[in-house]
Amino acid sequence: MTPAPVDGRPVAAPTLVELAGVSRWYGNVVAVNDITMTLGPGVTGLLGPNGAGKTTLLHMMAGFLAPSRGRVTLGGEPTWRNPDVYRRLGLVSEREAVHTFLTGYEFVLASARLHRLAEPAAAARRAVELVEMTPAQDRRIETYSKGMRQRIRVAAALVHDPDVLLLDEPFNGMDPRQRLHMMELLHTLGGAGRTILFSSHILEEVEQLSGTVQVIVAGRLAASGDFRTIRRLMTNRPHVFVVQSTDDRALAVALMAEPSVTGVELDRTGLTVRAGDYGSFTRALPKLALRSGIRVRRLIPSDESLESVFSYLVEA
Ligand SMILES: Nc1ncnc2c1ncn2[C@@H]1O[C@H](COP(=O)(O)OP(=O)(O)OP(=O)(O)O)[C@@H](O)[C@H]1O
Repeated sequence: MTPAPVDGRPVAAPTLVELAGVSRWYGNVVAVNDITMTLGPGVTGLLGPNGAGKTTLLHMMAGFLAPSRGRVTLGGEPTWRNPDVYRRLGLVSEREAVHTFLTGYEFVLASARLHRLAEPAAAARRAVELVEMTPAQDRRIETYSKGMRQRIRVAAALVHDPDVLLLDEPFNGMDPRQRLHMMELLHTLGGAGRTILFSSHILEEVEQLSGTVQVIVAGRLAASGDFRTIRRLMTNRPHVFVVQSTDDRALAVALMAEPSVTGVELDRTGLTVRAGDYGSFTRALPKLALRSGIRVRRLIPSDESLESVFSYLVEA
C-alpha cells in the first residue's frame, strides 16, 4: 500500500517487516527454512499446518529469537534484541499466562507501565476502548470468556500504539461469535494502516479476514499473495473423489471417456475418481450422469484435508 498524501504533505512511509533468506534451526530441526517475505499495512494471514514454523517466524519478527541465518528487519532495523522494535511492535502470543486475578484494565495498565509510557492510565483506557472492553474493564480476567481474554490481550499488546501487531493463532478456542468480533477488530486495525499479521492453521479463517496470505509448510514459504490466487492454486490441482451412484459400473465406463478424468477405480464402496482439476470434473459429472441415465447419490472429495493442499503447494 502506498501512503496517500494528506493536505499535500507526504505521509510517513509505512513500517515494513522484511525477512531476507531467514532460517532458524533448533539442533537438527529446521523450523524455518530460507524464507523471504515483506509485510506491509493491512491484514496478512500466515497459514500453515501445526509445526510448520509459524510461531518461530513470529518470534523472530518480534525480536525474541535470533535467526540462525538471514535478516529480519522492521523499518530497516534488525529486530533481534532491538529495544526500538519493542516500541513499534506488539505480539499476542499463542499461550500466555495472564494474571487472572487482575481486572482487564489493571492488566493493560501493567503493560503500559512496562513500556514506560508517559501517561500509562490514559494509554490503557484508549487501548481498552479500542478493543471494546470498556464495559468489562473493571471485572477480573478470570470472569472473562475466551474471546474477552483475547481482546484484553490485544489491548495490552496495542497499549503503546505500535505500527505492527503480530498475533499467534488468535482465534484458537473461540466460538463463532467471538471469532467474528475479533475478525472485525483486526480488520479495523488493518484498515487504519497498521501492519497486522496473524497465524492460523484454518483456511477459512484466513479466507474471511485477509486478502494477502503467506502459506508456510515444513518451514518453507509454499505460496504467497492474494487469497484468490492461492485458492485457485488449490482448486486447479488434481483431486480425488469418491462417487456413489445408481449404477457405478456404467458410470465408470462413461467417466473413462471424460477428458477431465485421469483414473477410475471401482470397488464395493463405490467409485474412486481421479480428476485433473476440481472445477472441470464437478461441472462435467452431472451432465455425464444425466446423459447416461444414472443418478449420482454421493460425491465426496476425498483429499480435501489442509495437509494434502499444503503438500500439493509445496511440491508445485
Ligand atoms: N525450542 C524448540 N526446540 C526444539 N524444537 C523446536 C523448538 N521450538 C519449535 N521447535 C520445532 O520447530 C518446528 C516449528 O515449530 P513452530 O512452533 O514454529 O511451528 P508452528 O507452525 O507455530 O506450529 P504450532 O501451531 O503447532 O505451534 C517444529 O518441528 C517444532 O517441533
